Amino acid sequence: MKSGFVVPTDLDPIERHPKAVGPGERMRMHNHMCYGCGEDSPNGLHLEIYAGEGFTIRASMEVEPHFEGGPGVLHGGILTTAFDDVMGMAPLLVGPSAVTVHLEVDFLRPIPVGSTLELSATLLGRQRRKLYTEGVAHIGDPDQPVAVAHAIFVSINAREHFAEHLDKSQISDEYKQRLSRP
Ligand SMILES: CCCCCCCC/C=C\CCCCCCCC(=O)SCCNC(=O)CCNC(=O)[C@H](O)C(C)(C)COP(=O)(O)OP(=O)(O)OC[C@H]1O[C@@H](n2cnc3c(N)ncnc32)[C@H](O)[C@@H]1OP(=O)(O)O
Repeated sequence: MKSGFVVPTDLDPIERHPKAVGPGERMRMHNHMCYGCGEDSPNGLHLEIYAGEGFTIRASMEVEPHFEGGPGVLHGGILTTAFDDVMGMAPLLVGPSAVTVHLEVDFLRPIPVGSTLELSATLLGRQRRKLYTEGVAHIGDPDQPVAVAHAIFVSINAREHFAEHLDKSQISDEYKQRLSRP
């Protein structure tokens, strides 16, 4: 597939976390106000994201008219957002919360408004805190991808990482309550 991203050849092997969501089950929402997958995000993409076999994740997305970028086709930034969210779930299969440090997308074909976009992500391996993922999108024929993405996520301690920003969340009270629990 057309991509200049170089996946390191010396990635460490990974193991599914014993408490990871099972294949076919819906991934737990990390934040119900998330623009990508939060069910309460007022203008979000409302992606429903599922664990697949092995180290894979999948989701479908209807390409709504208001996602238009070029005439009649999906905006590239919306596709990138969807990849970020779907690929961002992959690290959870092996355990840690992780945030995006690098994301690149190869746009292979225009994606018409009205199509159903099938997104998948695979966790390829890790190198210290870095988790390497690959994403693929198609609109019917899995052998004809419309876009390919590569991303690096870095594992974090979520409590510490988000601590100073929680009061800006739309649900800051809920987070403050969660943080006050031991
Ligand atoms: C009570 C609270 C509960 C909350 C619960 C919610 C948990 C939810 C968690 C997860 C949800 C999953 C779903 C998410 C979906 C959407 C994902 C997003 O959109 S995330 C938003 C955008 N991303 C950011 O805002 C990151 C901003 N960046 C940072 O904050 C820092 O860079 C951070 C903390 C990630 C790393 O900084 P350092 O100082 O800890 O570590 P250093 O040493 O710089 O990096 C570690 C390794 O990563 C490499 N690295 C860093 N940046 C890189 C880059 N741009 N490209 C390549 N490698 C990079 C470095 O070279 C290093 O690698 P070497 O081990 O030394 O080889």
